[in-house]
Amino acid sequence: MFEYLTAGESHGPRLTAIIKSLPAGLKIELDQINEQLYRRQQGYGRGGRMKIESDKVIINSGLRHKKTLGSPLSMTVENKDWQNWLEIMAPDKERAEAVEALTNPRPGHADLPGALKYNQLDLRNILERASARETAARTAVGAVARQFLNELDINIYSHVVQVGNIKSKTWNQIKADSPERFSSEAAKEQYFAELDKTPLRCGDGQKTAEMIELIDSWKENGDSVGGVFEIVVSGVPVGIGSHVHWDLKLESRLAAQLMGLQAIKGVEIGAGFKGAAMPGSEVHDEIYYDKEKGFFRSSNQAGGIEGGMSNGEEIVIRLAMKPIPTLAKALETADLISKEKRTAAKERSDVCAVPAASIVGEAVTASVIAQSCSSKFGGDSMEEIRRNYESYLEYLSNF
Ligand SMILES: Cc1cc2nc3c(=O)[nH]c(=O)nc-3n(C[C@H](O)[C@H](O)[C@H](O)COP(=O)(O)O)c2cc1C
Ligand SMILES: C=C(O[C@@H]1CC(C(=O)O)=C[C@@H](OP(=O)(O)O)[C@H]1O)C(=O)O
Repeated sequence: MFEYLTAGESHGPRLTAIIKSLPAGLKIELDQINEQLYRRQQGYGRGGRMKIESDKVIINSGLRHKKTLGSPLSMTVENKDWQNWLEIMAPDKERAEAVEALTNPRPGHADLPGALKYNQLDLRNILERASARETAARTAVGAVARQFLNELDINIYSHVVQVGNIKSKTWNQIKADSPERFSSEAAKEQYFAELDKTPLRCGDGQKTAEMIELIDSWKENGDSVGGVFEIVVSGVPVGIGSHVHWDLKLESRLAAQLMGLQAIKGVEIGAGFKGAAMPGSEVHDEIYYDKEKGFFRSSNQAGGIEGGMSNGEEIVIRLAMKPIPTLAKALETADLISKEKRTAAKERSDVCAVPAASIVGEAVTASVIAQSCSSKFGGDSMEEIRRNYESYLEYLSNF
């Protein structure tokens, strides 16, 4: 369940997402999908396209009276920009004389490998689908998964912890500063909700000012900016995912699907690369037992996953986003046809999209956790899943 497909080109008529199967009886609020689509469009450093689009979901199948039917849920998001690309992107007309081919591939984009692989002489035939416009469809899918996870009291948050070379505190560091502050879910929810009102989704005002300065000055030089964001999943019960096969491991599923997000070049779970330099005694989270809480840890270097399974602590994932490939100060390239030296294509572009990527990261994470939860709790209807979920929690509390 929660397996899905997306389709659509960046400047075509619309994006489509189909979630192949869902439990029946899951309540879906369209407003909540639209809220996630809105969040994805925000953030300092985005380009002109976001002024054109105002993404809204249309449900085409699988939902009746706000409840899923268990049948494929099909959704579309219109590309408003399509109206400006009718000739260039026409699906049903021969190519017009006026439609010029793009032949100067951008280093860092899909242009060149895609053109060679698919035997294309116009880079647009590659970049249209490679474009991160597609992430609007994945955000809609994730917004459905999130509504399912909310039924199981699972929440997904994110924040930006690095823009260019400016770093702010990670979630573990923020919590270590004031351990009592985030003891309730409501406090976490409020902290992360406030970030949506900030320009870069970073909780440190001083660092945000420095990050904005960096984006402005790199932009002025015709350059682009990458960064790092963190995803925090709370409320996942112990035992989601499995150690028995590599492809069932929760971290392998998260890493694969999150690396499938445009421009993501690194993924860490918990202490990640830092942990490699530390002694085991400082990395592994000691195990305690309390009658109320059951088994628990006083630290979370594992990032909530051991042996491919959730261990009941928060799941903490960090993702590195490379700088945007389209540069105003275009890099050198070689023409696809003449093979002569050229400068790379300069399409209108984002300069920094780390905050937007963090929202898509939440959505992709929601889909993965929903896939793994529905396989753990089974069932064709929400009632059945809820029964299985509650009886599992009861079993754990009596263990
Ligand atoms: C939210 C988001 C917005 C992006 N915006 C742009 C953009 O405006 N211009 C650009 O060249 N690349 C942009 N990218 C990155 C490219 O889509 C990506 O680098 C390209 O598809 C090549 O794939 P790869 O980086 O995963 O190898 C964006 C990525 C994301 C996640
Ligand atoms: C459209 C979106 O992102 C786009 C991702 C993108 C790329 O090459 O990945 C290039 C830009 O598209 P355009 O060339 O139309 O300005 C971004 O705006 C979006 O996020 O909705």
